[in-house]
Amino acid sequence: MHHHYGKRHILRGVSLQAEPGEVLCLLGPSGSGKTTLLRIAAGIETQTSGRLVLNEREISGPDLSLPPEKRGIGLMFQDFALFPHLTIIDNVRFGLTQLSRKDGRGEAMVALERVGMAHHAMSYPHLLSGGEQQRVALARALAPRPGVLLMDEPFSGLDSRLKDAVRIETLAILREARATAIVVTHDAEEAMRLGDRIALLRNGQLVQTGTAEDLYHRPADLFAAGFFSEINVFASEVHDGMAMTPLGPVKSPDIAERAAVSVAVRHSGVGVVEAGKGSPARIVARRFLGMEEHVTLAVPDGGDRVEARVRAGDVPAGAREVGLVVNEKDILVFES
Ligand SMILES: Nc1ncnc2c1ncn2[C@@H]1O[C@H](COP(=O)(O)OP(=O)(O)OP(=O)(O)O)[C@@H](O)[C@H]1O
Repeated sequence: MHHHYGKRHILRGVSLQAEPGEVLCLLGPSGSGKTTLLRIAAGIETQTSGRLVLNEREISGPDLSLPPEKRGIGLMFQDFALFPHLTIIDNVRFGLTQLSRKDGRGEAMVALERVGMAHHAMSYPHLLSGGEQQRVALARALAPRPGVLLMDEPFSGLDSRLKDAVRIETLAILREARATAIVVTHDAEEAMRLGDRIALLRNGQLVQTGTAEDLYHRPADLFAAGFFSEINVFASEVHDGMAMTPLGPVKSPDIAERAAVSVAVRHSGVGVVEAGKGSPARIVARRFLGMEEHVTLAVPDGGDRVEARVRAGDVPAGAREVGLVVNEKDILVFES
């Protein structure tokens, strides 16, 4: 699928499939095209070229494009906020116009009960907190029992504690409804918590699709590695199957001799030990983060700084000259 806005090529050859009942997260930085892809799936936008197929039936292509309401897809988009002048139950009933008034009310109440908001049925949106409004929006999207639900940053307005709770509830509801969900997020951790699979986008192109484990442990490139963990990056060259870095030599099998490489080392994979062990380094800054501590270190040769994330208390207060050790699992080598 391709999409242009004017002369700008926004989606470039994206090909993606959500399996029935799965939660697929579209992940990527701002401007990578996630929302555009979701709007095309919803039918709010029509792609420049390419086809959309739902349950083996084409819903959009060169010859036809079903409008959003004929696609049998539930939408939870930020710009589809609740109607302020309607009660909560009427907001949820909004997508149930095919049903009689009585049946519509019944279904709306079932949906509100599922998100724990039935007791607010006669209230109005402005009387609810942000998290409560979000749950009502979820009830409204789920009430027509869509087979597919498209959600754009559904938890972005919530503070972090509420976000966890609403996210867990949402996942439970999606599982119970056996709905297929495509969820847009720019937050890798959220994608890992929520998604059965993750599709990572950059500049309108699909970088990698897979489970959280695939993307974290086997990132396709340096960009994917940096999106899933905080990393140190060292430029190097391969000699005798090894790349030299400020943290010592790193095995670079399957990469051609003399090839330029980027060596990524996760901050969490760098251990700070007593001087004399590991490779020598000097602490230049440290920041206490509760359970963990972020330590910035200088290494003797070269201007590279090394960042480490260690368990708080592991590095004695006042330590200056130290040693660095690296966990091999946290080293990734990419051809530049
Ligand atoms: N209606 C439009 N007209 C022109 N350009 C647009 C339009 N909508 C989006 N764009 C551009 O398309 C690109 C992709 O936007 P999109 O909203 O899909 O990205 P995104 O990954 O969802 O970003 P964010 O996380 O910031 O919402 C951006 O560069 C944006 O400026």
